[in-house]
Amino acid sequence: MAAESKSPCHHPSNIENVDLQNLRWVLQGNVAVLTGNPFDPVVQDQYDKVASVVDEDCIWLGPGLQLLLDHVLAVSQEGKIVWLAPARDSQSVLQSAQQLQNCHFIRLESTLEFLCPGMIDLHIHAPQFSYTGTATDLPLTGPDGWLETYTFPAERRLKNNLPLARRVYQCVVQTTLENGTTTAVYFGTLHLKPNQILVDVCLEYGQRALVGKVCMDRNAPHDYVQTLEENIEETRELIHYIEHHPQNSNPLVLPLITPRFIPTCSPELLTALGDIAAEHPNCHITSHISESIDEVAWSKHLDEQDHGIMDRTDAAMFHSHKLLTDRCIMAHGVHLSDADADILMEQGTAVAHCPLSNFFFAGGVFPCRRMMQRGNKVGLGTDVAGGYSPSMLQAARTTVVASQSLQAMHTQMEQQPTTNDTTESILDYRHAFYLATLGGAEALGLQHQIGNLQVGMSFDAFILSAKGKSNITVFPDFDSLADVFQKLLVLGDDRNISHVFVKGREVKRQFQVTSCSP
Ligand SMILES: Nc1nc2[nH]cnc2c(=O)[nH]1
Ligand SMILES: [Zn+2]
Repeated sequence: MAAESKSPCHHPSNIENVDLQNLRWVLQGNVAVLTGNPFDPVVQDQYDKVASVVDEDCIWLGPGLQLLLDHVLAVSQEGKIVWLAPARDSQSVLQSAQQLQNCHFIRLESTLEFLCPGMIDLHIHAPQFSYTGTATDLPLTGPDGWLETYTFPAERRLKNNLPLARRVYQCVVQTTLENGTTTAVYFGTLHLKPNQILVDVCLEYGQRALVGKVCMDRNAPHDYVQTLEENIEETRELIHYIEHHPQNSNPLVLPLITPRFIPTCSPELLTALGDIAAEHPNCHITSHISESIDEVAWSKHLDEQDHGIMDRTDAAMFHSHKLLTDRCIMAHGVHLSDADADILMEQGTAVAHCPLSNFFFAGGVFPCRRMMQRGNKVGLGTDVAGGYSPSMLQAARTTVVASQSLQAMHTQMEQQPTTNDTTESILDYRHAFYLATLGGAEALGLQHQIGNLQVGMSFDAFILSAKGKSNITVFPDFDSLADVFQKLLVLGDDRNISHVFVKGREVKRQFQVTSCSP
């Protein structure tokens, strides 16, 4: 028997396919789900057709985003979503939940809580968590810049202090989990051992992650640099460590090839990393691309010295080393040209938009909406510690602020906005929610597994709640459900994230540590 719906709000669940004796979680309440990229014409067309149809089971918030009302979602012991349907069609699932000993039932408050897909941080530097909230005063590069002054010393000191590495990594993993980040793309440090600890901590705490050994063989301090051979060997060793880790058989942690950025990698190192990527076609790649005015100029200067080539962009250089693939996520991209964006699109490479750190380093604003509209893959990153906040809700709302400031810049310069209707060039909280969830999953090529709540996907999720003490005040006499959801996304913080799940495991409220003392 299938639970039929009047509108294509959700795929019907088939009860015959559900093993009712094998449930781990059953949740009842409102569920935020995505139907796709809000700029996909098919998704927009679907919205135009069905959004105005009266349906007691769902509210459309915009193209690609809907709230399923009073639904039941069930999760198997293995952590997969096996059922999602209106509560009135879910009696047998609800009964099983009551009868089973090791199945937990959670009833969400119908006017104040929402089950949401877990958020995906496409760009975060785990070792930099130790100084996040400081170091907001310097430009990125240069002898007295941010990297030399703050970053390299903070990363280097983990090499000979593995207990400190463990402590920093426990704190970053715990903090991001508490903020609803169920998947993180982590830059580690140069050296193998601390990176292995980061992998161990992600597995222990249950965060889905991609972990990369940062590669640098030039333009780095003499005591925080490796030879070409060391970079290659330790990259291979970390991939092997992740792929053969005894606790990682159905992998939660994936490997990552990680040239830091063009200026710190010789052409030989980039070639060798491209070769490793070709040997491991499933392995993801990440780096920084066209991030700031000074970085872009430095990359070009080095390329002229290395190859005598004038005016080649970061994208063209990465591409020449076979480092742009459909498993690649490039951070920032503020200064990408249209031709660069075309190369990324052709290769299936995604951009991790890091709006907060861009305000500090980039000297420009990433044209996020334009990139999405032209069909480039985009998701969001916190870029801790260039971005001071580890919260993906913060990254989402800064996306909106960045979009507004780009629009304001156009107006101030009396340029034509990108379309005739000025509001059309702005991203709002709904676009940002897509970018923080499904957009990130699509960027990683993992959209069939994570980034949404659908039968067959992994239960990576969080409960967004306006129940406790927080910055959010709900006025029940006039706030609609859509208003409450928007307040939570625009004003919410970790107090509004009551539960977090990764692969069906509850990962919030498990650890009591709130300070990072030894
Ligand atoms: N934001 C940022 N940009 C970089 N470019 C090279 N390294 C870094 C880094 O650690 N952070
Ligand atoms: Zn970064």
